[in-house]
Amino acid sequence: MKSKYPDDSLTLHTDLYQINMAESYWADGIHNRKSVFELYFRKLPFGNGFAIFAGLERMLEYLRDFRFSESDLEYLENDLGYSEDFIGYLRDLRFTGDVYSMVEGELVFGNEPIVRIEAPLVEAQLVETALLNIVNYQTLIATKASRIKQIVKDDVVMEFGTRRAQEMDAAIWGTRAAIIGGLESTSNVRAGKLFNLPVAGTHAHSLVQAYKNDYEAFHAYARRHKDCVFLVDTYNTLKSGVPTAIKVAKELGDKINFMGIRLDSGDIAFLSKAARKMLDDAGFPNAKIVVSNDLDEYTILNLKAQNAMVDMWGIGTKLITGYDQPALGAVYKIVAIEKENGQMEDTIKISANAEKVTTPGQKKLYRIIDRENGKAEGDYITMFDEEPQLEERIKMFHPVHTFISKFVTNFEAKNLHTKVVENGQVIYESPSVQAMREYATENLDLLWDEYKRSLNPEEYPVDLSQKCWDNKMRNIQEVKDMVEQIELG
Ligand SMILES: Nc1ncnc2c1ncn2[C@@H]1O[C@H](COP(=O)(O)OP(=O)(O)OP(=O)(O)O)[C@@H](O)[C@H]1O
Ligand SMILES: O=P(O)(O)OC[C@H]1O[C@H](OP(=O)(O)OP(=O)(O)O)[C@H](O)[C@@H]1O
Ligand SMILES: O=C(O)c1cccnc1
Repeated sequence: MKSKYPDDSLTLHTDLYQINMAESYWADGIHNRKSVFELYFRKLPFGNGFAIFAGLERMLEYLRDFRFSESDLEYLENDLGYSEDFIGYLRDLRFTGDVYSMVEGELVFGNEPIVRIEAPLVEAQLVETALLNIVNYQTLIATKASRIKQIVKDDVVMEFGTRRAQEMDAAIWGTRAAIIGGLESTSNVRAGKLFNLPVAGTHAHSLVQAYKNDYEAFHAYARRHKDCVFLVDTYNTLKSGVPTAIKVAKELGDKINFMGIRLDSGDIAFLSKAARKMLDDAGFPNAKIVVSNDLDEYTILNLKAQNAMVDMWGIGTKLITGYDQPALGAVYKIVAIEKENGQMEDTIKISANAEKVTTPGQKKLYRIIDRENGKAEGDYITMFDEEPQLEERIKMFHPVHTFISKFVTNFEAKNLHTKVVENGQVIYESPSVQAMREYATENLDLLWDEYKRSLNPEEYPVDLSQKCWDNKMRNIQEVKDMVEQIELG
């Protein structure tokens, strides 16, 4: 049954517990305490050595439009039973905080803050779920796309996944992320319209089936379309599809731009080599071979090892669904909160697993780049008042295995956070998706090949400054002392 309420805002795109916590903060009068939250993931997806951040533009739209609609409020009051007072409070609630974020296309690694939110507690709390939802999916898909692009190198990759995506939103935002990650085009026309993405495509088996044979179908397509890529595997690739594509291309000559053929089944290595020879022998050395069929970086690598003669790859299911790792696992943690006296105080979450202990305090994030070779030495998390770019030499050490350390000199410290929202106003204008894609591609030059290989890459250093580490240790000790006091009664 259709809801009695219109779907007119994204503000309830949150978990119930956020609203329950918001109510407690409000009832206790601590809702406007300034708080600092960080959004980050711990483990890189797909066993990759880096991730590509995507999701900022949608996050900004969401924060800009953050407000409970009248129908949201009616639902909360009438169906979920929140009090009239609290509903009255929510009615005027807007996002008024500051946001610092990486830009889309930035290289990102585990345990470093991608986004920092500084906002009244209630606001920072209520936006958690949506921000995670956006960043987790888009960053995952941008990373998968980049991983695929690392394998295909200069071959063209088209995103074909809409039909297999987890619903419409995922297709739209996923394909945008895939372009940021390095793909050349998408078959999704709405995404093309919304984000000004290059759209591309061939035709389906249904065209050939509808016309009953390859010849009629290819001619029918060519009558209305100058650029032609014929799908050749409907009946028999080498006996019918490829020879017919060649025949039609010869018959039509300059009337069409015979761009090539698409293979969508069978042994791609064998068929692509055979088709390449047929096309070359027929005088079409520039005709491209496009392939699709459940491809991912592993199959592509294997096909390349078999010297498959492929120029363009169409990738659907395994990219858009994040097939081999369907979730990124980014989290959103509070790292500081204003005390009653107005001073900021660190907060920490302890875990038996050292890697899961949060790093408290208001912090900054730098990429340390060697001025001599232009390569990234690692990322460096500092306390808010540190300026590593003014230092001559910094010590970088592993945040858990601290004996792994190095001194770095002659470096550039690039601040990875841009202020994108100030007092609730979006002050950042997103560049075009194409520009984000170029930025992501350029960024990869910062990395040594060891971090970019698809199998067992080296771990890129994400280190804490000494001050940040000391602060974390002090916070851990304070919690230990507190627990000890409780134990002692
Ligand atoms: N030479 C090859 N080496 C490794 N994998 C290949 C090779 N050729 C094709 N593949 C991959 O093997 C899988 C074969 O899929 P499948 O078993 O569905 O066969 P198919 O030929 O596609 O049949 P269908 O007509 O049902 O699509 C696909 O993921 C495809 O990308
Ligand atoms: O294999 P993917 O990576 O997911 O790429 C998308 C797939 O979608 C189409 O197949 P589908 O069977 O849906 O349609 P068709 O009848 O045109 O082959 C296309 O031919 C690809 O095989
Ligand atoms: O254009 C294509 O060839 C295409 C588009 C979507 C899915 N599969 C193929």
